[in-house]
Amino acid sequence: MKLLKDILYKVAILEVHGTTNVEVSDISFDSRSVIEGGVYVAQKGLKVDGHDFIEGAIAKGAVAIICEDLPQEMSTAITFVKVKSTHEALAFMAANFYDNPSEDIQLVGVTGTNGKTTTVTLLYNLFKKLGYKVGLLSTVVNYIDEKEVKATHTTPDSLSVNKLLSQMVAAGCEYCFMEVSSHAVVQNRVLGLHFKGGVFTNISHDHLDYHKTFDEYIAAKRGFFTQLGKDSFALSNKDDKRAEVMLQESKAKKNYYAVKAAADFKCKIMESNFTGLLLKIDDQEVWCPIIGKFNAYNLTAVYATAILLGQNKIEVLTALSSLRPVEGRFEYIRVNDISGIVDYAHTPDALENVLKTIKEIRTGNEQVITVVGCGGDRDTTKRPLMAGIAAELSDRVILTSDNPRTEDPQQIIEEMKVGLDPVNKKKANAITDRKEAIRMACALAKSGDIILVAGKGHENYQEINGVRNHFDDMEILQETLNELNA
Ligand SMILES: CC(=O)N[C@H]1[C@@H](OP(=O)(O)OP(=O)(O)OC[C@H]2O[C@@H](n3ccc(=O)[nH]c3=O)[C@H](O)[C@@H]2O)O[C@H](CO)[C@@H](O)[C@@H]1O[C@H](C)C(=O)N[C@@H](C)C(=O)N[C@H](CCC(=O)O)C(=O)O
Ligand SMILES: Nc1ncnc2c1ncn2[C@@H]1O[C@H](COP(=O)(O)OP(=O)(O)OP(=O)(O)O)[C@@H](O)[C@H]1O
Ligand SMILES: N[C@H](CCC[C@H](N)C(=O)O)C(=O)O
Ligand SMILES: [Mg+2]
Repeated sequence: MKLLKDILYKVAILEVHGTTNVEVSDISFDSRSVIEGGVYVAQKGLKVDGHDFIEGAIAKGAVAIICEDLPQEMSTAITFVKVKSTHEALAFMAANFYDNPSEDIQLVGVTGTNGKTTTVTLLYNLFKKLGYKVGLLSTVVNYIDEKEVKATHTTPDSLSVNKLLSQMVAAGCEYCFMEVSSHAVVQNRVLGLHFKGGVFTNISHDHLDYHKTFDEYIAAKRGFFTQLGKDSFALSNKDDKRAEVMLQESKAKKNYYAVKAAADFKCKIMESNFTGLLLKIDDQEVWCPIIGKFNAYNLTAVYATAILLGQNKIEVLTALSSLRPVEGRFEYIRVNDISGIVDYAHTPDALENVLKTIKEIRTGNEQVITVVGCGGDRDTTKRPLMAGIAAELSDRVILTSDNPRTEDPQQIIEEMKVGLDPVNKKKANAITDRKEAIRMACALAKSGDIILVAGKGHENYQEINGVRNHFDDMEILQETLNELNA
């Protein structure tokens, strides 16, 4: 048990009503999960205002309420603390409650529009191969050493992050690699954490539903590097236009990696094909069974991070050559001379990279057939862009549903179609049912052709109106190609 006054350390307090000398059993920012003796932190959200649930939290046994607006009537039996920001307060309280676990583990955060999951997962696997106990926080899954914990967000809320980090410390993990999303920076999910390093992959069009402008999105990502201290390193992709802007306000030691520009960590792509990449990193050739030129960036970022964390160059390069691809990222199968690729490309930039990669590494003039959709309740401006890119860089494109969530899938497809010029329109079909769309792509494919199913990668569900039904792109692709081959 901890005292409220101790977990409020570093919180910008405006007013206190009652005593902070009270023991607290738990912290919660959801009134529904408050337990007897717990503290409820009321947050103003995008959908509802947590202040409206203070009564409910008290009824469940809260002994203290942390809020931005004090209620009209305050029971004298419990403590009310008015703070400047409850999102900020939660982050500091969580760190204090779990004994600042980020101080006891080498924590590295990776941010950027694309490549975060790939980079942190490769780092997790690499450090395990180097003999360490490691933690992972990613879009796909969280790991406390070998123990799997379901991931609900790319970056969990500050309470969950600190809890997971404390479990990693208790399990003896020496390193943790985590994704830092732009939402997480804005919502203070990583505030107060001690990062040993921060990595920037790239920035392009995404999440403009949330951040409104591209400048605001850049500022959100930059905020992560501004948070890093003098004892940390920052590693940025020199080939990205925003490489330096990202680190502008950072006190961390700055390092750059690149494939094109001159940089501290330099990679040259010697060969790229459907079995992997032959790279020259720091003048050493290394073969990696991971497909796609964009992965040369991820692999170089992984290498540089390992070196900046003090690892041995040759040991790192050796381990790098035995890393497996990440689930749902350029996953490749071949059935009866037809190639199938499942990739999580759900942004215009990622889709363009994947399609360009496919065109670069195909051996002849095989047709590329792309199946793609866009998620509902997400950035609508990427819809026409993604359809345009898919059609421009494919021979045939089938527009379909992704996760429609609460939107009408047909309407999403209509918004995608706006991005097709008259030539591209001729290459496009629309089939709302994603399974049927994949089946049609398979039926159209002739020997040698390449089918790309983009947007859902590792996801094993399709979300329609709040219900997640089992859905697996690779399962359907494999099944259909096998059927046609039988
Ligand atoms: C847009 C967004 O980021 N929303 C996040 C935000 O929700 P919100 O502000 O809308 O919260 P709200 O529903 O209005 O509720 C306000 C407050 O009232 C509380 N409440 C609510 C109801 C109740 O009965 N009692 C109660 O106490 C809630 O717990 C909350 O504290 O705060 C919640 C709690 O931390 C998050 O779960 C939620 O993520 C939603 C589910 C989400 O979909 N987020 C996505 C967009 C996201 O975060 N994505 C990023 C990046 C993805 C990537 O590119 O990889 C990620 O990191 O995953
Ligand atoms: N370094 C990169 N540059 C450009 N595109 C990339 C890069 N790495 C991966 N991609 C593409 O982006 C897709 C998503 O990759 P990944 O899951 O690693 O990114 P992410 O940043 O974690 O995405 P999310 O924000 O959804 O969590 C991949 O399937 C691939 O198409
Ligand atoms: N982390 C991203 C993933 C998008 C994946 C795509 N399949 C979709 O559902 O839109 C998001 O939540 O915006
Ligand atoms: Mg991710």
